[in-house]
Parts: sequence; structure tokens; C-alpha cells
Amino acid sequence: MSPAIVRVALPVPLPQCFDYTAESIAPGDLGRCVRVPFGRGEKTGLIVALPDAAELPVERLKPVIAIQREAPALPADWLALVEFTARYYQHPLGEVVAMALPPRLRRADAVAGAEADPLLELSAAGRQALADSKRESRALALLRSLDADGPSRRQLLRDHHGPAVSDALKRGWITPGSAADPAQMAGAPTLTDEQQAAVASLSEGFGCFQPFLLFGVTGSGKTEVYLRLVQQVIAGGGQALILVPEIALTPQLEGRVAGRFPAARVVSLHSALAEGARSQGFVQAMEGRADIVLGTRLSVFTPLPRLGLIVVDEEHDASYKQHEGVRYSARDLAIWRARQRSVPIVLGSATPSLESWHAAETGRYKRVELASRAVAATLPKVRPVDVRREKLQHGLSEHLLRAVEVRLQKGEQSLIFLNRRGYAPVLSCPSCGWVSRCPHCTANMVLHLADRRLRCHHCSFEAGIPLACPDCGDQDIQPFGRGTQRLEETLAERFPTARVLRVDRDAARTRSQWDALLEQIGNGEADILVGTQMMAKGHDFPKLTFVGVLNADSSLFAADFRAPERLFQQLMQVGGRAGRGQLPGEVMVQTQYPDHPLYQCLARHDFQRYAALQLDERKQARFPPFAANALLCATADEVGTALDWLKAARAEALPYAQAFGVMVFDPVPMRMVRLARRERAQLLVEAPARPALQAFLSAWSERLWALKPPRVLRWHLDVDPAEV
Ligand SMILES: Nc1ncnc2c1ncn2[C@@H]1O[C@H](COP(=O)(O)OP(=O)(O)OP(=O)(O)O)[C@@H](O)[C@H]1O
Ligand SMILES: [Zn+2]
Repeated sequence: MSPAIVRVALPVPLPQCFDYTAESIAPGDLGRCVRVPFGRGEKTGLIVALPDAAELPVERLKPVIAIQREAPALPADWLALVEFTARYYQHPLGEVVAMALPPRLRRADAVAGAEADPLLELSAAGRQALADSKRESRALALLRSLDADGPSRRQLLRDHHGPAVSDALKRGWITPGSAADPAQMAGAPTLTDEQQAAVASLSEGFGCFQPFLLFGVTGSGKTEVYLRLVQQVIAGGGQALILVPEIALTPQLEGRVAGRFPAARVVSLHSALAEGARSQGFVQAMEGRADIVLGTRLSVFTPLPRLGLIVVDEEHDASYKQHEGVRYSARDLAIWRARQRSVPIVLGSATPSLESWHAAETGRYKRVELASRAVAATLPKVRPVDVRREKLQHGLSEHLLRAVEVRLQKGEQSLIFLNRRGYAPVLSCPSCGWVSRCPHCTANMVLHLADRRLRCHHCSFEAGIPLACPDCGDQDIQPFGRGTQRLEETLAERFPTARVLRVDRDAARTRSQWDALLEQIGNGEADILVGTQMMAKGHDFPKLTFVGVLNADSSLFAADFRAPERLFQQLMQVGGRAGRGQLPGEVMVQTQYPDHPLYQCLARHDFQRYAALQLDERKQARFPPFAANALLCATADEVGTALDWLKAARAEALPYAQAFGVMVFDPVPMRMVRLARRERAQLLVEAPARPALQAFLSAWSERLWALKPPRVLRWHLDVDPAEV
């Protein structure tokens, strides 16, 4: 009997899969990891097909080394998902698989998915201990919370009560709970009428594919709506997948979900997790043992046998698109998955992407609206502050300073938003014009006074601060412009009694630093916050009533056609942090263009009007969603090499591009030509719609693989690029 053939996707930058022979093979081996000889070494890949015949003569095939049969095989719908991803984003399947699979599964290590996260409840002894207790202690706090909120998962308890949990287990004060209903909710507020209506319309989608756009103003309580839908799904025996932009920015949501469904098994997945935890969560979800999967873009690849609902929170967020390796959009793949599995998908945002907005306008998505805030009576008052005629004090207008002053007097919080880390964006010499450029990038090095370094925010190159100008020796070199550190300094000088707190990536390098900052703000231990985009999303601080925005104009006339859309979203989101509790909010945006439609629409909270204006412009200019784009990017040691290769690539495309209705533009150097010592160029492909683009790219990429690049050159395709 001739040996069986297995087709394996391997993590190598080549477009094809590889055939091997295997002694014995069962249909169940499809979707299993496998070790195979490759080149002079070995590699781990995934069995993606069991073909009847090989592409090469069988005698030339090598036998597999081992098939990993301890871990469960990936299911067929998962294989279809990664195959679609590879095809759509024009990326080798083996690399897509390697990205989508947690490392331990990928290496074909045995993975125990069984590590339980048991439900713990108060025992009779615990109840007694609680009654007898006299002194306040950590153990007591734990027992009290179990008494008040009911049973909870061990992990969640550990997060809040630390070692007290093991202690209480040992003493028998808490015990694994009886099988509780995972759909049972704890501490849910009564829905507003609007929320109730939204839940009702959205639940109509259960059991079939239907994309919904949940368009809800900031603070309207979208999360509450998701949670009710999730409850219905779990009650029906299904699993829910909730995608969030950045888990580091949403510990609140994680806690909220787990706290709301104490008996449900919640798995949270993101790339910052330890390998073991990520593999475990993945296997738990795959075996149907998780009820809710909450995670960042990568979790769109979690196998979910009982999938009943997908939620994409803040669907407009740029972090759903991966910017390296496999350049996929988790939002778009989530929609594909919902269709594949015939389940509803809810895309939620106060500022939807124009793509999704357009889809709702044209009826492809169903729009469900939350027009008012859940708690606060009103949306904040927003106004542009004209800075053309005002003398600014260290970049701050009198209006803005007075607004901060008023908040201080009332004991409320202000946030000054400046999307620029560091002390100053550049150090420069007034006599010869020297500026602190990064030696490896087309970018300036940012001055960080906190640790006295110059740092490139693109390649992370660092240098000390020179005492004198390296070119002319002048000792009077100066920081130019303003970053968050400098703003923090200015505000502390101006308001000496206020507690000024900076919240940016430098202040919150780790998850625990970030949690500590959030707690400080939540407890009202800060009066003035200086924050970057980290502060823009999703947070809910009841005492925060004023938001001042600096330096917004710089994105107004940026070259990228999506820049104004992003600016509008960002300003609306950051403004949405103000006045979410009982206190009314106010937002000021310093600008030289107070009459610009963007600021005018912002002041009226009129997303719809702004979206209509932008979509009109896009239609005229044939930008997405009225066209589909791809970029072919090349990097090399010098830009000329990259441009030459792109020209050759273009020449390959020209003879048949027209047949697809596709335009292939001339290659150009990228705006930031140098990045981390490499020089970059790109070429834009524009098609009337996605199917035409796909058909063209499949044909073209075959030729691209055949075009032998010079050794120093790397290339990739970026389908639906975020920036053009
Ligand atoms: N029905 C309700 N009753 C009482 N409080 C509610 C209700 N719904 C939501 N809230 C509260 O309102 C606040 C805002 O809700 P949530 O964070 O879900 O808003 P959101 O729509 O996600 O806002 P954003 O888009 O700005 O993040 C939260 O503090 C939430 O607990
Ligand atoms: Zn650099």
C-alpha cells in the first residue's frame, strides 16, 4: 500500500504548501500540527489537506517526523478562516497559521487546556468566620465580597484579593461552587428605554448572519447593550466573542464582563499574555469550555464551536488592523466569520468608520441608535477656541486656563489632551539650525527630559542629550515645541497647588503602572490630567468635567486621506470623556481654523453631517469605500533599489490590469522614506471594488513571487491599507 499524503502549511515566506508522506493517516488528522523535515532542519506546520495525489512524484516526498495527536485538531471552519485570510491578504498560509495559533500549539507541544478556573463560593465555615470577625483584614474583604456578589471565578478573585484567596481555600472558608447558571447576571442596572429598544432590535438577528452598526453617542451605555446580548447567547448555550481595541486600555471591561457573569467561563486573549495562558484559553474556547472570549484583534482567530454572537467594540479603532506581518483587519475578518457561521455581529461605536457608516447608509448593515447618554443628562458643550488673535502662554490659551481654574475651584478634574509624548518633539540649535534627527529614520528624535534622553519614536534609537550643538558647538541648544512632559511642567508651574498627573505610554509602561494610574484618577487623586490617545478611549471618570485639546490642527491637512476622519473620531472620543457622571461637561479645542467644518460638526456633535461631508469628498476622489485599494511596498538599503523593483512589478501588472478595471499607479518613495535604516517606496493599486481587486491581486501576486528581487529587498502587499 502506498503511503498517505499530507499537505502542510509551513511558516516560511513562500506562497505554496508542502506535501509529505505519512505512514498512517486518519481523517481526524486534518487540522493537526505536524513536525516535518525542511531544508537542512525541521519545522512545525499544520496539516491543511489530505490530498489523493501529490504535486510532485510520491517517491520524491519526505515522510513526516511526527503528527501531534495529543492536542485537538483545528476544526474545518477555522481552516477555512485562515485560508480566507491568506487569500484575501495575499499572505503565505503557513505564516497566517503561525500567527493565528498560540505558540505552544504551533510548536506541537502538548497543551493542557484543562487548567480549571473554578467557581468559588462562601462555605458554611466562611459564613461563620465572616460573622465572628472583628478586625478588618484582606481575608475579611474577600469573604464580604463573596457574600455580597455571590460565587466568583478564582482568577477574578485573585486579581482583586491576591493571596487571601489561597489562604481562605486552605481554611475551608471558600469552596468550589455547585454548577451555577453561566447566564446568570450580577449587579446589572435597569436598562434605559433606548437601551431596551436597542437590545430588542439586535436580538432579532440571533440565529442568522446580520451585521449591525450600534451607533451610540459616548457614554450611551453600549457596553450594557452588549452584555445583555451576551447573556441571551449564553442562556441559549452559545459562545460570545467580544473584540476590544486594546486590552491594556480596557482592564475595566475585562473586570466588568467577568463580574457581571460570575458563573460564566470568561477567557481573555491578547498578545501580552504568557504563552501558557494564551494556549490554554485558546484550547478552552476550542473545546467549547469557554462561554465568553474577550480579546484584542488576534482573538478573531479563536475557534468557537458554539459561536452565537460577535461584538466589535469601538469598531472604528485603528488597532483592529495589523500593521506588520499578516496585515489583516480583525473587524473585517469578524464580519466574514459571522457570515461563515451564520451569526449576528454588532459593530459598536460613537464614531463609526466611514466604511461601516456607508454600509449602514446603503442598507448592508442595520443601524441601531443610542442617541442619548445613559447617566449624564447631556453631551458636553464643545467649542473651538480661536488662537489666532490670542497670545498663548506656553501653548495654552487664556480661555483654557480659566476653564481649568474653575474646575480646580469646584474640585473637579480636567484633562488636557496632547497627542505627543516626551518633553519636546525636537531639540534644535538656534545659531546653525541643527536639529536632533534620528540617524536611522526620516524623523526627529524626541527630547525626554524625565530620563534625559533623545529618543526616536519610530525605531526606538536612543542617545544622550548633547551639551552643545554637535555641528557648531553653540551651547544654547533649545527644546522646540511641546510634548506631554513639558505640558505637565507648565501646568504644575501655573497651578502650584493642583495635582498634575501625566498619562502616556512613558508613564504607563506596564499593565500594573497603568492600573495604578487609572485607580489614582478614579479615586480623585489628581486634578489635572495630561494625556495622549491612551486617555481618549473608553474610560469613565465621573469627576472629569473638562477636556482641553491642543495641537489638533496638525492632522487637519495631513496627506493621508483618512487623517481628518481619525481626527474627528479622536476628538469626539476624547471629548466624550467629559461630564459622563452627574456633572455637566465642557470641551475646548484650540485651533487656528475655528470655522473648519470638522470643528463645526464637532461642536454640534454632528457625526452624521461630518460623515456625509467626508463621504462626498471620498466619492469625488474615488477613495474607499468607493474604491478598493492595495499597496505594494518594498524596502531596501536605498530607495532607488525599491523603486526599480516596484517599476518592474508594475510592468508585470500593466498588460492585464485594465481587464480588471484596475489602476496601477507609479511607484513613489514613502513619506517617511527611511525607517530603522531601511528605505521605503510603495505603489498604489486602485480597483472599483473588492472582488475586482481580489481577482487582480491573485493573478499579480503569482508574478510577483516569480520576480526575483535583489537580495537586500523585502516586499509585501497591504490590502485595504489604513494609510495611503
Ligand atoms: N442602564 C443604565 N443604568 C445606569 N447606568 C448605566 C446604564 N447603562 C450604562 N450605564 C453607565 O453609563 C456609563 C457609560 O456606559 P458605557 O461605558 O457602556 O458607555 P459607552 O457607550 O460604551 O461609552 P463610550 O463609547 O464613551 O465608551 C457607565 O458608567 C455605565 O456603567
Ligand atoms: Zn529612528
